[in-house]
Amino acid sequence: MRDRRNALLLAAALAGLAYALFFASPYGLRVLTVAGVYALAAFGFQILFGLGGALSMAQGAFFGLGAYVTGILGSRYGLDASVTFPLSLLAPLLVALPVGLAVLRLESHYFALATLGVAQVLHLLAVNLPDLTGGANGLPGVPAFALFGWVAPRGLPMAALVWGVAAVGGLIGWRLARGRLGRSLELVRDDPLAAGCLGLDVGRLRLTAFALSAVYAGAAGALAVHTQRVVSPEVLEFPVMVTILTIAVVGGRGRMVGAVLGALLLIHLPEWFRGLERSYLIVYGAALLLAILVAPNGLTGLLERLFPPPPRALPDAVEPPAGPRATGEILRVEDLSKSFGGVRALDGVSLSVQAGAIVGLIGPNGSGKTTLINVLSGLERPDDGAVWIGGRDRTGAPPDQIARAGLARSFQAATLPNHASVLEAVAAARLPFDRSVAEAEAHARWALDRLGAGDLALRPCHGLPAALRRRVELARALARRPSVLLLDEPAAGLTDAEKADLAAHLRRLAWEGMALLVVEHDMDFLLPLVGWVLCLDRGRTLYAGPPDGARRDAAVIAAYLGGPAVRDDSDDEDGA
Ligand SMILES: Nc1ncnc2c1ncn2[C@@H]1O[C@H](COP(=O)(O)OP(=O)(O)OP(=O)(O)O)[C@@H](O)[C@H]1O
Repeated sequence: MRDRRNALLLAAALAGLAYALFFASPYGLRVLTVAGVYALAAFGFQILFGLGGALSMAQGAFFGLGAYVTGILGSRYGLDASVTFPLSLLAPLLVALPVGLAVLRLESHYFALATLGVAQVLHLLAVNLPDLTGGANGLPGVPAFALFGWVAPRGLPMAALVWGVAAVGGLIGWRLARGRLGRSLELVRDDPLAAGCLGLDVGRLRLTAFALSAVYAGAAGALAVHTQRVVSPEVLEFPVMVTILTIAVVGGRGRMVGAVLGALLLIHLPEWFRGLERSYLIVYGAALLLAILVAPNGLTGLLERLFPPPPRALPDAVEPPAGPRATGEILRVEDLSKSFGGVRALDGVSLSVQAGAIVGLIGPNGSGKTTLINVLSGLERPDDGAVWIGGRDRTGAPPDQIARAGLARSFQAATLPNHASVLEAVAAARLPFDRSVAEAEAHARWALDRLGAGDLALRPCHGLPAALRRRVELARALARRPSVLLLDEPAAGLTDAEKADLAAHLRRLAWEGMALLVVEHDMDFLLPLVGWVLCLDRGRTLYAGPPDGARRDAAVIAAYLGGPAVRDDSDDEDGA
């Protein structure tokens, strides 16, 4: 047994089995069956909301749709589960795909409202198409679950069937959550911009999660109808959605075990308090509040706090495959312009960066440096001009395509996922390229070792000092073996020794053939490091040339350097 937590969960599962086999009344078995149905619906919601962070209000609607498909085909046409069950999964999927394409780009609260609209539309259809759905009264007489002649009557057979399907669904969800999909979704949830810049196709990932959640909900809805033997608009109403959401939060966001624990607790709680009659809802609400206060990270979070998992072993470092060795011009920017309303952030900027070169990008605050980096990395679309990476025109391409074309970037404020370990944060950068999380982590270990940060691997990103955060960000970029690396103020907040260390690492990367574009205000750090400087002022090129020239250029001094602020031996000769 790997740890005490797993032993506890296994003991609880065996106790549940013994309860179902020997002690549960027929009514108790029915409640247990409903808990299994909700656990199944919550698995999908854990993937979409728990891991992907998308607060969908359509999970209840997909549950209801699955229920209606089984209810209509079973009660009206007498079809068995070999037809009704797959169709109950397919129908929500077919609705989720176009809806997801339309609404997944919306910001979180608009997304929640839009998905709530799906539930409203389906509810209206269920009530207003009585010939098909039975209208407000619904359809009674839904048959028991039957498959090729085998029938699962209510009681132990139905409970076993539901929990069997839930076990398979939970196992699939657990594998997905621990694999590349789960890790990628967490990255999308924590920072979609950074996820895109690491090469993840954010839109496709969200759509996959939305589609999966719909399939889980459809399966749960179908089994719910076989349990209740009746389908009515109630299955499309808000309480179903709220129950699924509460199960996910109380159980522990993103955790399949959490969905099971949450469903068992939330579905049984009203039964335990039923004797309290009128004060039942007050006690139920208070119990929920207490659960959230005692276990803010859900029941699984509480279990982890009480029984911390044993420290994990570090993977062996494996060097990631390098791209074709780049030579010549890696990055070319032609006449780039970008305006925000009336502000001309970039105005006809051109630039060329060769393999093995380090170019400095300087300029006063608001001169357009970050905008240039954002346009190069695909976060902003230019109004005019062109961006060539590795000899191909990538103007206006989305961030994930640009990342996969070999461009990596860092952000001014290092964007590391706080809940993850350093190894996991760096491995995230390999997810679009590697076949498994294990492979990504082995490559991440290599990148950390190369920057002398291997001993940080198991530390949480949360609470890392600024210098170490920047080191981890650099490891993230390096793990992908990019041909061009854009760094936005990498020396901010570092001590002199840390800056010297960073400069040495950057020189080595350039020496190996990487092209680097470095935005930095610290001239003592930047100018000795770079071979070429581009100075912007109000979006225009003020100076482009060697660093020594920048120190002497009257326009650069006037707009940015401001006289003797920069130490330079040649200052005396030139009187600059
Ligand atoms: N998303 C945006 N919407 C509106 N204006 C913007 C946006 N992004 C940048 N700007 C404006 O564009 C101009 C250039 O900003 P940018 O952040 O690129 O400058 P910067 O040189 O990186 O500044 P700093 O050194 O302070 O980071 C500024 O006037 C800024 O206010």
